[in-house]
Amino acid sequence: MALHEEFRQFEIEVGQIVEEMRVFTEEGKIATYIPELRHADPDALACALYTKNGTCVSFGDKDRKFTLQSVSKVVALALAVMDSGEEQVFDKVGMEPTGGPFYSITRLELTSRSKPLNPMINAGALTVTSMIGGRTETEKVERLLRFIRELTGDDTTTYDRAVAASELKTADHNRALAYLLKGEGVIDSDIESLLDVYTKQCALSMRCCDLARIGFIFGHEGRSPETGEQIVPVPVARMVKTFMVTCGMYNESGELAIKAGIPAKSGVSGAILGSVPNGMGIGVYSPALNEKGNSRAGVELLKRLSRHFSLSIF
Ligand SMILES: NC(=O)CC[C@H](N)C(=O)O
Repeated sequence: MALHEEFRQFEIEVGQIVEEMRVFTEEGKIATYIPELRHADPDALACALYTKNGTCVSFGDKDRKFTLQSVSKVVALALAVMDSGEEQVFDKVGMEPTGGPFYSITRLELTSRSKPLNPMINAGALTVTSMIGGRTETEKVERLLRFIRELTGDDTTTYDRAVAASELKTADHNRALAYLLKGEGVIDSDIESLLDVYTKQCALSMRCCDLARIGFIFGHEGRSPETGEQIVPVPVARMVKTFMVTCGMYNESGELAIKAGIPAKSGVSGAILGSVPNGMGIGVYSPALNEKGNSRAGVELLKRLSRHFSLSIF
């Protein structure tokens, strides 16, 4: 088969799988604790694959824009390590998975002696965001925007103001976590400014192809797919993928590692970032969530794609 025919066949197969997975959206529920997320379409499912030859193929509701929510935790982690150094970041945040939910306060007090268990849960992510470079919140947000634009390759990538404002207004649970961490000396920034940066980071908005490109970059040692320029240092890209495997899907990480074996990070918007080492970058969006807070159809889609194309890294 000629190469372009093979690619066409690949596109047909993925397109079919995506449509087959759409039924799972009926079993999920949209997150409503951030009021602005209520407007999402519960039936939506989009998937993009960024392939080796630098092209993005996308399927389903591929033009929908969505916010990253917790997917942004991998972006913030890479940036904080690049800006503040690995030693400083892991002096404050652990590297161990948690069996608990992403918003847990009890784990912080009981299991980890006030050191958040890992950067993929909210306590850890708030701490990590406090270590992004910049003297003021404006500088930190600008730093974040510069970095995300390098990752998406799109100068217009920005955060969704309505979602950021909606979360900031209702973020009392995260506020409580952040104050607790400040009381323990883990965070030393002003908490309101930190929440302002954190909610904008969570509200970074894009389409599934942009997300797939980010997955591709982390999968290819942090290099730009077009120029080969090092956007993320090699050890940082590797570390981020490892956290995605061990903690990226919260307390569903073990099951996804077994059933899909693809480094992945989810968010309550229904976004999932997948990063196959030396392989495809994957961007999925489907806002109906399962009880763990992961995209219901998105999780099924990752498992199915992995089985179909043998994508497991294990
Ligand atoms: N799991 C998530 O996506 C949570 C992100 C959300 N912005 C929060 O902090 O609650």
